[in-house]
Amino acid sequence: MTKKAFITGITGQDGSYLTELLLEQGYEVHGSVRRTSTLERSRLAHLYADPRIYNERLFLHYADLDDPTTLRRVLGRVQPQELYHLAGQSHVGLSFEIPETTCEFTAMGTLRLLEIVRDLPEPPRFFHATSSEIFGRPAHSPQTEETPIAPVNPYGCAKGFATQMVRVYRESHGLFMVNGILYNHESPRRGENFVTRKICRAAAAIKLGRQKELSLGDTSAQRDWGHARDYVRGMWLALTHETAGDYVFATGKLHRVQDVIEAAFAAVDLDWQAFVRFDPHFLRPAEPLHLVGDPSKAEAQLGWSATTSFDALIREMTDFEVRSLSNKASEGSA
Ligand SMILES: C[C@H]1O[C@H](OP(=O)(O)OP(=O)(O)OC[C@H]2O[C@@H](n3cnc4c(=O)[nH]c(N)nc43)[C@H](O)[C@@H]2O)[C@@H](O)[C@@H](O)C1=O
Repeated sequence: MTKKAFITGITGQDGSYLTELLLEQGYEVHGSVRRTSTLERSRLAHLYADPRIYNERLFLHYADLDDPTTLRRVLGRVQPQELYHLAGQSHVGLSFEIPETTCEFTAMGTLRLLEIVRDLPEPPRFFHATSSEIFGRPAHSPQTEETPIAPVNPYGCAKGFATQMVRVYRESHGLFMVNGILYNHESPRRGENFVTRKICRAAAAIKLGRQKELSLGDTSAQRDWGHARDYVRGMWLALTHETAGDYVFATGKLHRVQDVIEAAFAAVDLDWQAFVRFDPHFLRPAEPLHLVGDPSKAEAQLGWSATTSFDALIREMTDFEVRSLSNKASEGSA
């Protein structure tokens, strides 16, 4: 029998890579999408275009985390064996501006979904995409699945609540529930207001004469950056493992925002110093410290590892931007 998976946040970076992986593995894939005035589904466009896939093995449903009635109905109808919960307000800086929206979707939205799963006649296995941001100012580095939750921003608080709730539902209701504690993971499909994509895109645009300079906040900030494709493989490995638990998915290596700048500008043969400006608008009221993960448990139990180096990641992202901006220019002149 064909396995069915359901993905919240299917139109995002991780949702699109996960959809590809699950289709390759023979799944029927369902996802929830929000109604918006403009269709933001570009990351799935290549799958839409294939008549053997769209509405044959890939199905989209209008439903959202603030509408549990619809979610309940859709999940009851689809009856997936696996549910990957990736949706939520995921921008940390923005979470200081819209803390209520962030908690409504990221914290309460997750709880609503857990309640629906608990009531389903055959509850699916549940994967929650949580975040290194739950650790904020961590007691130790690198962090593990046992590191105490200590967030420093509204997004981290919302994720911390949802992470702990997933543990409660696993332990108290005996449901198969996994927290994937995901460190920063990037790709050419990353949203444009996250720092890696912003920098790689700017380096390419400056090279092509489309942009004059790049304004950034704290370039000394450090993160553990990996490739999104590796992290969605971890999600699937965790949910198909014989037992449920929490897993850190990380590279174990820290880099500075400054390292991203230098790698991206080097990839287009430009001297970054001529173009990068500081703008206090992009500073955050608080920065987490030393968020670097120890993926030993995922490596030992799931056979998972991060396969893409930092330099290869930034090179792939910058090359992609050069190609796509050049294609747009030639389309415009055709
Ligand atoms: C694991 C975690 O990963 C992501 O959250 P994030 O780490 O906040 O990602 P980011 O790319 O927005 O910032 C990285 C760093 O870069 C600094 N930075 C400097 N200048 C700019 C700047 O101009 N823009 C941005 N966005 N950041 C800047 C900024 O202050 C921060 O220190 C999300 O996926 C989140 O959902 C998640 O779970």
